Amino acid sequence: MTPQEKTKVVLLACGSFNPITNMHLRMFELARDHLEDTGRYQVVRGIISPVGDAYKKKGLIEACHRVEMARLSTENSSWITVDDWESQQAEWVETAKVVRHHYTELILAEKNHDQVDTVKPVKRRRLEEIEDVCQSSSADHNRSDAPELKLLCGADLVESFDRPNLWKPEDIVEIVGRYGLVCITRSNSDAEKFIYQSDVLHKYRKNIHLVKEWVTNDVSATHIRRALRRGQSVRYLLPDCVVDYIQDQRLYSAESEEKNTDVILAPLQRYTKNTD
Ligand SMILES: Nc1ncnc2c1ncn2[C@@H]1O[C@H](COP(=O)(O)OP(=O)(O)OP(=O)(O)O)[C@@H](O)[C@H]1O
Ligand SMILES: NC(=O)c1ccc[n+]([C@@H]2O[C@H](COP(=O)(O)O)[C@@H](O)[C@H]2O)c1
Ligand SMILES: [Zn+2]
Repeated sequence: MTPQEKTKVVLLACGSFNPITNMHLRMFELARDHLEDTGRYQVVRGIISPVGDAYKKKGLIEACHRVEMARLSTENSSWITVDDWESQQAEWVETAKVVRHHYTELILAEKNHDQVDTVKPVKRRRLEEIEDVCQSSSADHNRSDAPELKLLCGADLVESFDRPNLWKPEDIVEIVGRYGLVCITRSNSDAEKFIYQSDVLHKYRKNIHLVKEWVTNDVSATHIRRALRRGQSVRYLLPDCVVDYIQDQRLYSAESEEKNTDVILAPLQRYTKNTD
């Protein structure tokens, strides 16, 4: 297959990134190697999209800090970028909507002959122009010259598809059936079994790329926040520039971990039926 014949892929990772860790960045490298090893894909760009404050997860610090840490840690990457559109929305945005938003941006960039494989964020579009593209994007999705957009995540995110009132079934169908998923294995998760046991994931299994991480790395943002609260070192678990930023801004304390303690996570609030 010549490089021109390969399908261009953009990877989108959604999450709290509270804070971003080396493993979040590794996910992109692992996914790119895996897709390009098939000989069918050329991964042209990675996008990190930190969730907005309205997600209301316990211990979630302000989006401006989470976005800035992600920006600092990708400064030296030639292909991974950070996008703050999701984090700037007043309400929490469903992941399917975030995927749709970025796909629309890619199609618009394509139409305007912008380079998708640059680290420069795509220019903000006029609302009407975006809505226009939304109407016609199902046809566009099959165009061979348009890049594909795939959601990049860890196995725990896929396993959360099963949690009552967390995901709308039609959103899962849209994300997996229409766009596709690249899932990195994670300790304590059995993604392969989960996909086998789920009728919808099994149906769209050809759109799911499961990437086995042999050098398992159990680092999590929860672990990092805990270590920081205890005054322990987190160096080498996240980029030095992020460690420095956390110190300079005095982020992550016992107090910040209490944020949203008595608040229900936004998707649960939105989807739990009121039985009163
Ligand atoms: N060690 C890891 N291995 C595989 N995937 C990971 C790992 N850490 C995070 N991810 C994935 O990165 C994405 C963003 O995750 P998130 O921001 O929740 O990070 P986290 O480290 O799990 O944080 P927290 O502990 O706060 O839940 C998710 O898709 C998650 O599955
Ligand atoms: N229904 C949905 O679209 C839905 C539900 C739960 C989490 N999510 C997203 O998954 C990510 C999960 O991040 P955390 O693992 O940090 O909670 C966030 O980006 C969040 O917006 C989406
Ligand atoms: Zn997590």
